[in-house]
Amino acid sequence: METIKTDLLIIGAGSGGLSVAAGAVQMGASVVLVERGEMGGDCLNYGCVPSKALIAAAAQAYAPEVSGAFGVDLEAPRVDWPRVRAHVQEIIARIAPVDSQERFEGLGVRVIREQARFVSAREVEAGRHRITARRIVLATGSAPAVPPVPGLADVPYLTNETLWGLDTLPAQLLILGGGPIGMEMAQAFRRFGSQVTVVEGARALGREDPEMAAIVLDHLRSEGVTILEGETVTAASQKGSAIDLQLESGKTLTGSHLLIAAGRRPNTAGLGLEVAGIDSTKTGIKVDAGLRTTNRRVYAIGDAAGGLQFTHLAGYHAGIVIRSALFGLPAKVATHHIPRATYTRPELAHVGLTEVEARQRYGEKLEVLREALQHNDRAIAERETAGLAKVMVHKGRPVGATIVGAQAGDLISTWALALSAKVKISQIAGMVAPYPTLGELNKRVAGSYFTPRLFENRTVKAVTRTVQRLLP
Ligand SMILES: Cc1cc2nc3c(=O)[nH]c(=O)nc-3n(C[C@H](O)[C@H](O)[C@H](O)COP(=O)(O)OP(=O)(O)OC[C@H]3O[C@@H](n4cnc5c(N)ncnc54)[C@H](O)[C@@H]3O)c2cc1C
Ligand SMILES: NC(=O)c1ccc[n+]([C@@H]2O[C@H](COP(=O)([O-])OP(=O)(O)OC[C@H]3O[C@@H](n4cnc5c(N)ncnc54)[C@H](O)[C@@H]3O)[C@@H](O)[C@H]2O)c1
Repeated sequence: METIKTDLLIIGAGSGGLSVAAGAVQMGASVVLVERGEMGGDCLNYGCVPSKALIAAAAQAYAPEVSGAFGVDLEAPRVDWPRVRAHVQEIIARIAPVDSQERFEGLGVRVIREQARFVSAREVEAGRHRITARRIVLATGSAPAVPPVPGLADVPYLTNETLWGLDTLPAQLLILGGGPIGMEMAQAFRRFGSQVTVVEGARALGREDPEMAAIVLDHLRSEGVTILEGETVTAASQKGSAIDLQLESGKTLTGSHLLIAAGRRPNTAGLGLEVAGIDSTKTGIKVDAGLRTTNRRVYAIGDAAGGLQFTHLAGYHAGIVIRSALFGLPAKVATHHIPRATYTRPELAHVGLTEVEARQRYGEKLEVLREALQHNDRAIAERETAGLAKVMVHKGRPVGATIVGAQAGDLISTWALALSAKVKISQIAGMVAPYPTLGELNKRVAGSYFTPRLFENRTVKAVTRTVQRLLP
């Protein structure tokens, strides 16, 4: 057994753990990083990267559906699934060096490729290493949750961990769960030619503003995705190569493949949290506002910490932990400025309070600005006008924004900055955006705050007339 003493021990080399490791080692701390699986974690290997690469391939397959309107006729696509899979793997491989063991060792991090577990409050064992650290960061991520549906454990199902290795394109894909994973994959596989049915127990994209989610869901349905909402799966079974799902409503769905996209559970099993006095629940490791667990020397970040689950959130957590663990500075997590985006086409992006949340908080004093994408010249030229921006404003400052439309995930950054920097709506309205860009949507929706104040205001009109009379 090798004994190692270090300033910082990080468990998990995914989005969160790698960000802490890179920052801490470059600021002079001694860092040990333990990873039991692939460097890069879920995002690189089984999550964001493969899903976005697949969505990009699916957009190519969909091109003939829309190109005719531009006067360009494309032939019906022939989807060569093994090559689509190879494309996804190539994209992972192109990004992988940034997250690689070699890169981190080059930075000076000691990387150990083993499963880690606590043996005492300050010591962790990983393979033949026993590591004592001044501070420990748990960045162990999450895994797909499989709902307790009778028969489900006995049917061959896919998850985000196995989807990318599929031998053939599914003829009929059933998806259990209508969250971001379910809806992104539903559209991608439909565009490749699979018949796709999504079964959602509550509301699809249920975390999102219903009006905005409806724009996405209507579009997906128009592309041929079947989305069943408020439908509970009561049993699953296999008949030959087909999978049947029984629904509470009495319906039976049959598919060639089943993807489970029903939420996540934290990776805490086998970590020995109890030995270290670290409390956790079904949703994640308990942390305070500074991301400290019930063991003051141990932090938990990213998906393992049980809040929002995004790569950029794990990266933000990393910054908080570095501040606190390396410099002993006070650091608290805020979430009001953390954006999210679902990469369906159209995309759906959000930051801050939703309309409902903002109305609850500010009541009559809330103003909701709206601007439809159909008035944006670039969207018109690109024939992608399905979309809407909604901005919630209180006392002249934005408190939330939701955008549906092409590039919504990129457009939301303006509002993420506005919320984190407490920018006034007048500053966004005063920005000069290049014409013609989708980004003008942000300026226009902000400008609409002033429309009634300037253009429907008798005093302004009277002042204008007076000044005009007086001017030489
Ligand atoms: C299909 C899909 C698509 C997604 N798309 C997006 C997206 O577009 N944008 C976005 O922001 N987010 C997306 N996410 C979410 C994103 O992937 C996660 O929020 C992010 O990866 C969390 O980072 P993390 O560091 O907390 O965990 P992870 O990246 O999962 O890393 C945790 C690591 O810890 C390791 N580990 C666990 N236990 C141990 C142990 N005991 N010992 C040693 N190592 C251990 C694991 O092997 C893993 O490598 C997506 C997720 C999925 C599933
Ligand atoms: N674009 C992105 O940023 C992106 C993309 C994919 C995933 N993610 C992250 O990954 C996480 C997991 O995504 P997800 O879509 O698996 O989870 P989710 O929790 O967002 O959605 C799961 C859905 O499954 C439904 N469900 C659960 N059990 C069910 C059952 N028995 N029958 C029918 N429906 C059921 C839930 O009602 C919910 O709507 C998300 O929280 C998200 O943060 C992000």
